[in-house]
Amino acid sequence: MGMSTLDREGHEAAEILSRARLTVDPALRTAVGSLPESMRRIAGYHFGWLNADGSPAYGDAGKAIRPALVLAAAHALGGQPGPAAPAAAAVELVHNFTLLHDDVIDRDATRRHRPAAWAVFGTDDAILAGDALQALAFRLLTEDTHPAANRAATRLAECVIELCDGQHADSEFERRADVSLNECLAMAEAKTGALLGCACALGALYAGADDTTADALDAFGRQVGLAFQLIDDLIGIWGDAVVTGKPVGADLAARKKSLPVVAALRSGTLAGAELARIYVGGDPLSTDDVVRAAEAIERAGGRDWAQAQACDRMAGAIDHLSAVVPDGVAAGDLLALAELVTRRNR
Ligand SMILES: CC(C)=CCC/C(C)=C/CC/C(C)=C/COP(=O)(O)OP(=O)(O)O
Repeated sequence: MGMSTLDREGHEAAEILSRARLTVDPALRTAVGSLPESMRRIAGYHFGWLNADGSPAYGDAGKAIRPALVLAAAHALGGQPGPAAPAAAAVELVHNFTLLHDDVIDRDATRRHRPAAWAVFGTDDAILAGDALQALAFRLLTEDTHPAANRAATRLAECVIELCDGQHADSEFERRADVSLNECLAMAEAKTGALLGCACALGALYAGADDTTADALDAFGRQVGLAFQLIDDLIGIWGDAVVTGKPVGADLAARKKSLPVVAALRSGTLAGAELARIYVGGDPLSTDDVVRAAEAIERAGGRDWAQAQACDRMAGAIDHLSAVVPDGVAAGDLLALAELVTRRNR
């Protein structure tokens, strides 16, 4: 029996991701390898290259979606992957810096099927390792002789500031009962969309595109990023822990105001009111209450809303892209990655 279209697309996206991993890994390993032993140990553990005792490991370094977007955007605008590799590595370093810090902020003890770095090395050292990764990202760009490197560094810096603002809003929303859906969408765009947008913009710049074209690629990536966060929130509630490498239901247990949750709370339904009652209080939700909360979100329409929003964002993303990228095969990788985002289960 032949492969269905979806299987074929999934296969293609998996290949694009593994190609991106192969392209950025040497730059990542060289950068991390240049760190002093103290930081190298923690960063190496976080990337899955080392065990906690410093011995070699073959762990999960992540899906490489952001570097793949850098390379695919460069390709879509007529560039080659090689010259864009430092930009792809810089974006992946920033992503991993935010993961190290995010796990500390959220006290999430599991990351990529293993104890999070802070749970192994302590919060202070995990924060420092995150800082070191961010510094490596900017060093890669400032040492790069590509004509776009300077503008790329400026865009990445603006992006990091936006990520911080988004993460701040995320934490603030935990303490507020009146978060609107628009506030929540804006938070997700800043926390997650900004870096996917920046990845696409950097790819465009490294292909020699002007700032207007890079802005359009940024807008494309942001919409893909919003879809990515919507799906991330859905996986966090209804995903499979074995596949995601993170405990399912942790966001609900921590009473997080993820997008499906806010959609349900704001739905004006009885199920939404039931969820609001479950969400009152300070302690983590019990396992029973996590199950009840997930059911209430579903009955209130939060699950369907998030899925539909993710599809809408994908359509919006493609509109941004078709405004600047000529038709043809060059945009195929970008589209396959965007598709993957809405179909992923990890
Ligand atoms: C400044 C600061 C701390 C900001 C935090 C921003 C933050 C952590 C946003 C969450 C983004 C997200 C869904 C990451 C998972 O990416 P992924 O599934 O692609 O991860 P992978 O690399 O493991 O595949």
